[in-house]
Amino acid sequence: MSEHKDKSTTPSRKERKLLTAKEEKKKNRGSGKKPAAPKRSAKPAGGASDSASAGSRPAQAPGDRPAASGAQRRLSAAAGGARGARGPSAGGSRPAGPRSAKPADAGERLTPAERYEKRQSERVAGAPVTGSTSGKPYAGDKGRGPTSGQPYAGGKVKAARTAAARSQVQASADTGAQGLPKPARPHSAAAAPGKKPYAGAGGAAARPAASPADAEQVKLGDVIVVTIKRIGINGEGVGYFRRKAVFIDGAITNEVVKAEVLETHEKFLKAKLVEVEKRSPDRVEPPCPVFGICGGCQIQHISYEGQLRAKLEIVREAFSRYANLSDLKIKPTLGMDHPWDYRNKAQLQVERRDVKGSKSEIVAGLYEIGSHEIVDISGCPIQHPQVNRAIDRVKAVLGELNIPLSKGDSRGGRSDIKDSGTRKGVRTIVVRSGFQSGEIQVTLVTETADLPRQEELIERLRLELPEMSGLSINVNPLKTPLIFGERTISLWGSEAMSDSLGDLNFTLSPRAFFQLNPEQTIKLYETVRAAAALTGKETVVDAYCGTGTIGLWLAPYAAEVRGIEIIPEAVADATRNAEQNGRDNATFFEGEAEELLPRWAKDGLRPDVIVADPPRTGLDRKFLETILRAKPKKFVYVSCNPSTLAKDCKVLLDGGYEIQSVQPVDMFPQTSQVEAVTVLVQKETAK
Ligand SMILES: C[S@@+](CC[C@H](N)C(=O)[O-])C[C@H]1O[C@@H](n2cnc3c(N)ncnc32)[C@H](O)[C@@H]1O
Repeated sequence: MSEHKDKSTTPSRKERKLLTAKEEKKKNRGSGKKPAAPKRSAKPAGGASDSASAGSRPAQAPGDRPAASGAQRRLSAAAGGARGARGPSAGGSRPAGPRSAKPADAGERLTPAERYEKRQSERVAGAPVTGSTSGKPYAGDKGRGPTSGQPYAGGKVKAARTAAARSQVQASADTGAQGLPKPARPHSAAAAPGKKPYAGAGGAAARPAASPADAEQVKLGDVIVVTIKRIGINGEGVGYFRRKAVFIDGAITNEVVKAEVLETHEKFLKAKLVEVEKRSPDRVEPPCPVFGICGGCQIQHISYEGQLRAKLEIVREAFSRYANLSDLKIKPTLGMDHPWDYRNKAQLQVERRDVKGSKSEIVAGLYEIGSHEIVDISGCPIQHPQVNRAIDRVKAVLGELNIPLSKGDSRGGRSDIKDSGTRKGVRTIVVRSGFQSGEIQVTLVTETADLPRQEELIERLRLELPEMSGLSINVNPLKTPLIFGERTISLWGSEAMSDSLGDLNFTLSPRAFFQLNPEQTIKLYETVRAAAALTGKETVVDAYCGTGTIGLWLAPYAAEVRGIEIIPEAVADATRNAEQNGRDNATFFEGEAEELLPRWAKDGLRPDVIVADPPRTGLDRKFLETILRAKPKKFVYVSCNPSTLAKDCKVLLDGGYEIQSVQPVDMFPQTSQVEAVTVLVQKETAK
């Protein structure tokens, strides 16, 4: 049962202070924006509801791309190996900027594939290996910053770009190298003009494998044979050479592979896949033409069944490593029937690019791994088609109206491209789609509030994108990895869009978090509900509540729900969402979970159940200590980072809790990310 609900537990005025729509409107009036049009009513699903949604994109570790010759790259890209280890990102948002230092070749006019190849050959030629050469332990498990990722790939990638990627697949098919997938569809020979058939990965595959007696004797460039034991948290194959861990992108559990050593560290080696000697039955051809270039999806080369098994193993490994629980029972990962087209949101960097002999064009995409160059991901196969279409329309309108962008041609294009590269310009296009409502929310992130030609922009976008329910500018003057700045100005339509999950309707401001994969979100929340096993008498805290979605899902089964969220607009949305769904036992508070929960506990609140769904960084120590002091009967931990999950659980296990169940849920198919719902209860003896 829950505790005292005396006045001292009532939130302070400051806590209650929400940035209401009214206040926001007032602020915006000052900035000269038009008042928002009346909110549209939700439309029927319109066929979009069968696809799911979202996933965060992993952050890339700087300079961690494997080295190899062009031929090696072709081979390994086809085998899914041309990617560096990447850490995941937080909250489903991909950082606005590249996470690695600008490479020396960034100014050259090369395609991503060419530039990648160049870097590879430089490394093989003995160029210093970038990235972690400090001998520090493998950083991939450390829960890197935010990321939202969208891999790419559909039909519209620029021909030259896709040709390069396709040629990788073609080259691998030409080699007959054992174990590599045959292309599922024919690749035109013209796609790779002048490319010779694969000739042994620059000699690496043909070279005899090195077999030094000791892992310490392994040198850069050595080719070693490794049996892959598991998939790592960044989607890489993990094996051992003379008992030293080896991380090999593109290798799959139980495969025996030849790999060329790229980095040697005290505790691990990084190596590049050059040949699969024994192939996994889970190996498939990655369908996306920019797989291995854009970096959004890490495990497209693994069958979906294989991905679900790999994700379970990632969770198991984390608990074993960080919580000393090697025989923890983990339920099979809950997957999707159609693990594509699922993301409901895209956040794409945008630039105006010079096209030889013609007008400039607008490119929107993700930063190529290890570079400042944007990879065009139009047609991305994990984005919902409605999102892809909306991005295309927005690009077309920006181009047609010659709206300035904050970035010129990242490949060092013409300086005479009008209006390119200005602070007044658009930096990022954010499109969110309501799978049930059919609405599209468009937000343009700019560095200053004075984006020119706003009236024309509104008019053209309304015409081109009739399903657009609201258009906003978000002003972010800072060069940080975060996409959004703190100020959002509504230019037209609703300040917040609506969508629904099950029978709940939600209002979503541009900056507010909403799960990216709606189909899987319902499974996730149902898992939480079943785990909480509420009887109607409990006080529940929904920490890190976003727009209140989990709390509102649980509210009909609880006596009281209190949500905590740091983003003011999300708290305002959550409050509105409680009202519009008639959940009058749910209240939402603005603040940091690690500040508010201890304060409430100090004031006497004793929640029966605490649910926490933090960003990838996991739970703050103060929050964990408060759980141990407040002693809820149940703690339901929804986590998108198995490493921080296991580390946080260890603190609770040491403090008198035990794990009742762990249910991985695949929110982000084709990526190495995995969500898990872990239920902790007080040990009998600790009660
Ligand atoms: C992974 S999202 C989960 C949101 C929500 N539970 C859902 O399912 O949509 C994490 C949320 O935590 C919020 N957040 C981040 N740091 C926080 C903190 N220190 N205290 C409270 N909320 C925080 C973010 O703004 C985001 O809305």
